[in-house]
Amino acid sequence: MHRFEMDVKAKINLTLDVLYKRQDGYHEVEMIMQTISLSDRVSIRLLPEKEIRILCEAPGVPLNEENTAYKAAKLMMDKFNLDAGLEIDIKKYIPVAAGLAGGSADAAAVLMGINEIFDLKKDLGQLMELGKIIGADVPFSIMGGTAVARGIGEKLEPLPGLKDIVVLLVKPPYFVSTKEVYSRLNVGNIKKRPDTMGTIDKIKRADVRGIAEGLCNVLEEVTFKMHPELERIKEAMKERGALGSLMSGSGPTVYGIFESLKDAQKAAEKFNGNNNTVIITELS
Ligand SMILES: C[C@@](CO)(OP(=O)(O)O)[C@H](O)COP(=O)(O)OP(=O)(O)OC[C@H]1O[C@@H](n2ccc(N)nc2=O)[C@H](O)[C@@H]1O
Ligand SMILES: Nc1ncnc2c1ncn2[C@@H]1O[C@H](COP(=O)(O)OP(=O)(O)O)[C@@H](O)[C@H]1O
Repeated sequence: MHRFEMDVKAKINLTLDVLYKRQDGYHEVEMIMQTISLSDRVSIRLLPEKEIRILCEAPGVPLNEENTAYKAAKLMMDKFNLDAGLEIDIKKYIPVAAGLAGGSADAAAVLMGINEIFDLKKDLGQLMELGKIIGADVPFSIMGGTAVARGIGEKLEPLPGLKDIVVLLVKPPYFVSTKEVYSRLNVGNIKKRPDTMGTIDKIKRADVRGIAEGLCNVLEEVTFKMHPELERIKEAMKERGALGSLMSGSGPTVYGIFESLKDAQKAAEKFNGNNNTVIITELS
């Protein structure tokens, strides 16, 4: 096989709790992750000369060794002594630095793609182990679906999948650095934590209203302080009929869960303008 192409999904966090700061500087988390239909398209083709070439037109995405797709390719080539050149073309639809794990998704696609192109026969568990070296969210991007993530985000326990539930995403026109948000969090002074076990129970019962009511992310108080209008977006989602609303990951994307596509479309009108990126998608 000389070419590989895949659509790789973004995620949202249904809950996000931070338990403590670890010796290595990372934070021990407990969060419920969920893939959504919104995807990047990643294409890989072989080149005659040994090099890694990244093509991507989206602003804010590095084209050098800082790109998560580059890191994934380099890791695979070094680990499995692959003597080849690769061109990786990333069509970005997932907003960048948005709390939706777009960079992790691209890395996941490259790990899976190189596994296919070179017929390495590594299973998903082995690819997830490698993914962790690139970033905390990469193992989940490989696995997808609905899952509880612990450790730094890499210890995953799958849950029954939630599907076809409509989600409205609103991303204001600025980037948020995950590293900065974690570094500003005071773990000893978190005001409201999610009921993770309660939400797991509701997921097992497919209780969408209960899940929407239990949405909670401890990083909101950090990012909301940096960008107070995010809290207003969250409130406006609920006023506009969302069953529940939350910031995803470290932000700044705020999402709402809606009962129907029509409800989401009606609410979306409110957020157009202000240079917001507004996307209707679904749990997947
Ligand atoms: C907050 C979350 C929630 O899903 O998502 P995003 O907002 O990035 O989408 C994740 O925990 C982000 O995962 P990811 O973005 O893959 O993190 P990494 O690249 O590994 O780490 C970026 C930086 O965040 C901090 N970090 C990350 C994960 C973690 N459990 N503790 C941390 O303290 C570290 O300072 C690290 O240097
Ligand atoms: N393939 C990629 N896609 C998006 N961002 C990337 C990629 N590679 C590296 N980056 C860098 O990673 C940062 C975080 O991006 P992203 O993964 O989209 O957000 P988040 O960590 O909030 O989920 C960006 O600011 C960008 O500089």
